[in-house]
Amino acid sequence: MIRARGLARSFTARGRTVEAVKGVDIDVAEGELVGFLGPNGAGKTTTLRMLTTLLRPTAGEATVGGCDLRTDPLGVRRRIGYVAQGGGTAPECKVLEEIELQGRLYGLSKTDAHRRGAELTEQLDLSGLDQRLTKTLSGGQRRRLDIALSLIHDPKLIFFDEPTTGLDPQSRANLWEHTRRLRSEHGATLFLTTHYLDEADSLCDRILVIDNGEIVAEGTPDSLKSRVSGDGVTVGVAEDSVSAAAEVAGRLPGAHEVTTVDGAVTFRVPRGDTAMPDLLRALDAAGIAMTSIQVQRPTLDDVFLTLTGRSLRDAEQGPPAPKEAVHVA
Ligand SMILES: Nc1ncnc2c1ncn2[C@@H]1O[C@H](COP(=O)(O)OP(=O)(O)OP(=O)(O)O)[C@@H](O)[C@H]1O
Repeated sequence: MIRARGLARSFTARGRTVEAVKGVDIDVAEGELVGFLGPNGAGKTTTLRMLTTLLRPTAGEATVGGCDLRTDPLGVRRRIGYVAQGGGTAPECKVLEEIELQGRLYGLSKTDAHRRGAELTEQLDLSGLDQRLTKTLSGGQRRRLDIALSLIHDPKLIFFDEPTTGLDPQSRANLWEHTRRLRSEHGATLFLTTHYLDEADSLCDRILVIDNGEIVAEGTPDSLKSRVSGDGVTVGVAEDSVSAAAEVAGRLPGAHEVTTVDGAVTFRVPRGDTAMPDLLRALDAAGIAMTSIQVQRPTLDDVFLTLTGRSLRDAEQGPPAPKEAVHVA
């Protein structure tokens, strides 16, 4: 469904060039639900805008839905749905009107646009809201309307840019369910960007991790997590026993990455559960009283940390680089 090779895009603003995307290769097969995960400013939206023909690549090539991005952008547009980050609904328009208008823009007759509007409002749980002004919808409802608009021409490949940003946990879970259904009930292929680790983990079959305009890892959530060497263990002890506890932990078979933080020792071992009895015995023998213990399976954040030396959460804290619109294709 998607095949991109060396896709790159740079922006030049006031004599300064930003290489937003530095030559990425992307393959997405029919029926896959693929996540594009990375911190703010990593290059996710720029990649998505190139794949959806909204931005001309500075280098590289791609076919999307079987059509060449450069030579047949119209073919690409006919075959894809795109749910942009900010959405695109007119505030003073009614829900059903908005969907029907979209249908007319895609060349449907008035009757077909009406029929399709009714289908989509039902599919996306918007039926009772079809006469409401879009500005009165909640964040989750507006997101579902954005999805309805992107589905008007029944595309088999759908791009989502940060589908659940700004939504409360319940609306996020609801949107994940709708996203899954697009695949299970309509056979759609989905490509979504996200900076939420849990979203990528629970929703996607496969994840591409992007950082600084480059894909740094790719695989199923489980295969990515298996790259992190072992489980994380955090042992709480009294302040004055921290360094002694760190020595004890460091002597466990396979223990590595031993660090100390206020009143706790953290380290990794190949299997947290089997290391526990040894650790408890060794602490006891050294006369160290333990106040708490936690074992954590690797998370996607650990994967990002292993790959880039930064936590995705920390990477999120920094302000994104300013966006200055220049030389947009
Ligand atoms: N029109 C533009 N002009 C100049 N720089 C831009 C432009 N669009 C994006 N950039 C820069 O390109 C880089 C990648 O931005 P992009 O929006 O693709 O990141 P992102 O991963 O989607 O981030 P976010 O999660 O915040 O949307 C950033 O440094 C950004 O400031």
